[in-house]
Amino acid sequence: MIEYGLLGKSLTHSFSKSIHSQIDDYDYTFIEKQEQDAKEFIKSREFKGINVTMPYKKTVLEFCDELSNTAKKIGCINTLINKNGKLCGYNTDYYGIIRMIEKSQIDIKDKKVLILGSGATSDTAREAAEYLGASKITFVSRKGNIKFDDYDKFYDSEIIINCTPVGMYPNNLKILVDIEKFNNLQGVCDVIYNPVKTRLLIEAEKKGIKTSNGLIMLVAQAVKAAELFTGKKYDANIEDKIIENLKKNISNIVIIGMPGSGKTTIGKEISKISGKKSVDIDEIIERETGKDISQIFRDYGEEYFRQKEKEVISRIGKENNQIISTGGGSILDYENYLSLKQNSRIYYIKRPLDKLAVDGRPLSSGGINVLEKLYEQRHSLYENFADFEIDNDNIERTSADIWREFNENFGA
Ligand SMILES: Nc1ncnc2c1ncn2[C@@H]1O[C@H](COP(=O)(O)OP(=O)(O)OP(=O)(O)O)[C@@H](O)[C@H]1O
Ligand SMILES: O=C(O)C1=C[C@@H](O)[C@@H](O)[C@H](O)C1
Ligand SMILES: [Mg+2]
Repeated sequence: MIEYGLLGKSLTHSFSKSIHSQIDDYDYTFIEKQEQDAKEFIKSREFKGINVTMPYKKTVLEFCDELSNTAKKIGCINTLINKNGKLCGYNTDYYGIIRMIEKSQIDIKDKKVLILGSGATSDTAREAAEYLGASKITFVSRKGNIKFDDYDKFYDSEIIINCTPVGMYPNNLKILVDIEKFNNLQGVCDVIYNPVKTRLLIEAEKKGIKTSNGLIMLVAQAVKAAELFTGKKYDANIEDKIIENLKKNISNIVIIGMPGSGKTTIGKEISKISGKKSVDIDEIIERETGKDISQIFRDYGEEYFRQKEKEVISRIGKENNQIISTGGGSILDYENYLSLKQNSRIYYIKRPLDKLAVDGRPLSSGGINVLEKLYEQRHSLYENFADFEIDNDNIERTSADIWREFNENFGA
């Protein structure tokens, strides 16, 4: 008999095991099953309580002996409790979505809300938006009445809630709408939690719009589910603690800066103090091409190098819990910004031009004048990319300061 767990078709992406282990001391198992086996498992009642995720949140309804009012109204469940053989269904995602909106201080009252998608989570978001007093709720989706192609009729929307998996790992950086077109936008929520920030959120944030990702929702629905599992009431700040822990663990530290300013050296040093894995974009390019950076520039030219750099940054930026040292020119491409920003806090390290290392660096050779020109072209790009700027006057001290700053801000 399983104590507690999560039932779904594919669970490799889920953080639920880690979250539940931080809430209380019970066994929480991943139960990955195809549809027929999932139904058999529920009929067997061989569990005390489970969460249910995609694509079974509606499938499970027919096996419930009782539904909470919210679950009944929304028409899907994510928590199933076995009360002496009787299966009772609840929807704690509803509570999670409300927490996500409230914690990000997005005010939905009397606002026009656009919900992307028409699955179980969209139904839950609709109920939450109604509860919070939205004046108008519109769904756009692939299958519903209003298709994505027609979303231009809703450019006056004030709040967007993405309930589709578009932009979720491994299809990072995909986006359904053009944020620029919405002139009255005040808040954007995305139920996706991997990456930490989807392109939708990065672009909204850049415009100064309030945003929230799906981590808050995920943790809040888990705490509510745990209360149903154990009958206990958990401390109000448990959500914040778990969110902080998760964010610190999954977030990367990205280091940008002029060629030869110490990015690789500092990346390796922070890796030592943090336990996060160190990766260096230039080293990966060298390994994969079998040539060093100056050979690549000489044999194939800068354009080839930039293309390869973009490809490596796109691949590495999707992953978690790393220290990523970049090459000095990574900031020349906006797509690199999106790839790096989605899971990371970005640090711009600065070092006086006359102290920059130049050996083996094709764009830095030619003396101080060349470096000055390069700096003129790039320094505002470094500043635009960066979440934090720091002088590198001492490798150990700079590394320790970056690690401290990262922890104070909980990562990405
Ligand atoms: N604060 C510092 N004091 C003294 N030497 C330093 C300092 N920071 C970096 N260095 C030295 O500068 C050299 C260049 O460092 P590193 O290779 O880490 O730079 P980088 O920014 O990764 O360069 P690139 O842009 O080519 O990738 C190394 O020899 C490193 O030891
Ligand atoms: O990805 C996950 O781990 C989950 C996602 C949501 O469906 C939740 O409703 C579920 O409880 C857990
Ligand atoms: Mg380097």
